[in-house]
Order: sequence, then structure tokens, then C-alpha cells
Amino acid sequence: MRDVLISPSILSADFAKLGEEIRAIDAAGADMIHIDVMDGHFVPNLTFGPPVIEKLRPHSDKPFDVHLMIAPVDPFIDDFAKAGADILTVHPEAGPHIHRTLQAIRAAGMKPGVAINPGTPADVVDPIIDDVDLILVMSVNPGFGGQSFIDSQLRKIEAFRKKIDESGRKIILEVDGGLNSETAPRAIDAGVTAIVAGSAVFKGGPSSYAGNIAALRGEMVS
Ligand SMILES: O=C(CO)[C@H](O)[C@H](O)COP(=O)(O)O
Repeated sequence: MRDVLISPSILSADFAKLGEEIRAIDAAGADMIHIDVMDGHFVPNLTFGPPVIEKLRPHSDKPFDVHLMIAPVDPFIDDFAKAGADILTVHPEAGPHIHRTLQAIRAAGMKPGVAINPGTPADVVDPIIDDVDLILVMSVNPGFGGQSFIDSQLRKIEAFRKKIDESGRKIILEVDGGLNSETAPRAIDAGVTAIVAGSAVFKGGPSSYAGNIAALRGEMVS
């Protein structure tokens, strides 16, 4: 299997101990920290926003990989930059002008990412592939952790692998939703370079995190 980045989603962490949880996954070998921001409007769930991210920032030096499931996005871009986001990923459906939004994210000093829902075709990325540093393939409908991986998204990952290789650009191809030790190898074979996992990392509590992360990389767990 190729090397992959593991980005644990703190959606499955103990929200009463978020700082502690981030320190634990950092120490357990996480490459990035995946932070899901939901507004109860773009997706049917609510999490948190820039003030919480700012308080979490001192707990890890690893990149904060922030996935915005909010609409609109543009009024909040500077707030996420100030809070310490490194990668800011948005949905084309959040509108109204995805190209302008990606440029604004880069201008604010962050890496722009685009998130693709299970029902959204891969071609939506064609006009903006030069403007993104990360493509996030949602392998569940966004909003909740603990859902099952949607197999049809493997074909989309393969399509993105081809598009990225043809672009000649260094773009992280990330997958999110239902990843575990059975689905992760299939996503890696299809071409992803980063895996987001919530339930599969946080199950069993802090003493299990290192083994859970290693299992997603396809390493033997002792
Ligand atoms: O973005 C998300 C949901 O919108 C979560 O990051 C994702 O679903 C991870 O959870 P799990 O690994 O439990 O499926």
C-alpha cells in the first residue's frame, strides 16, 4: 500500500475533553487533525466554529484540516484563518462562487480544499483543479459520524486520481466517511493519499488510538 496521511476526525472525540483528545491523537501518530464544522443548515447537524478551533490550536502543531459544512462560507474565511486553520475545505454547493471562495482562502494564507458529496460528479472539479491543494471525497453523506462507506465512491476516487496525475499538481486526495481497516485499503488502492476517520480512530479510548491509526495505515497492530 502507498503511504497515506491519517487525519482523525474529532467529531468522534469526547467533546468535553477536546484539547486532551487532540494531544492524544497527535501523540498516537495522526498526521493532521480533521475538524468538521457544521451549521445545521447545509447539513443537518451542528458542531462548532472559529472560537473553539482557536482554543484547540495550542494543543497540536499538526496541520488543522478544517472541513466546512456551512453556507455561506465567504463571511467566515478570515475568522478560520485567524483561528489557526491550515487547510480549509468547502463544498461547491455552498456557493455562490466557488472559484472566488478558493482564491479568498488562499489569500487568507490557508490551503484551499474542495469537498465532493456522494451525489456530486467528479467533473465539478475540472474548472478549479488549479486552485485546490486538497480534494475531499465524501464517502458518506455529510453530517454524522458512524455511517457506512458508500462503495460507489471508489470509482470517483479513481477518476480524481487520474485528474490529479494529469494536472501535474501536488494535490492531496482525501476520503472521509466509513473508513476502517477493511475500507481504507480499498480507498488507498483506488488512489487516495489521505484518510479521515472518526469512529475507527476514537473507538476504545486513548490507549487504543495508536493501534487504531496504525491499522488504518495497514500496519500490524501489536
Ligand atoms: O465529515 C464527517 C461527517 O460529515 C466525518 O468526518 C466522518 O463521517 C467521519 O466519521 P466516521 O469515520 O465515523 O465515518
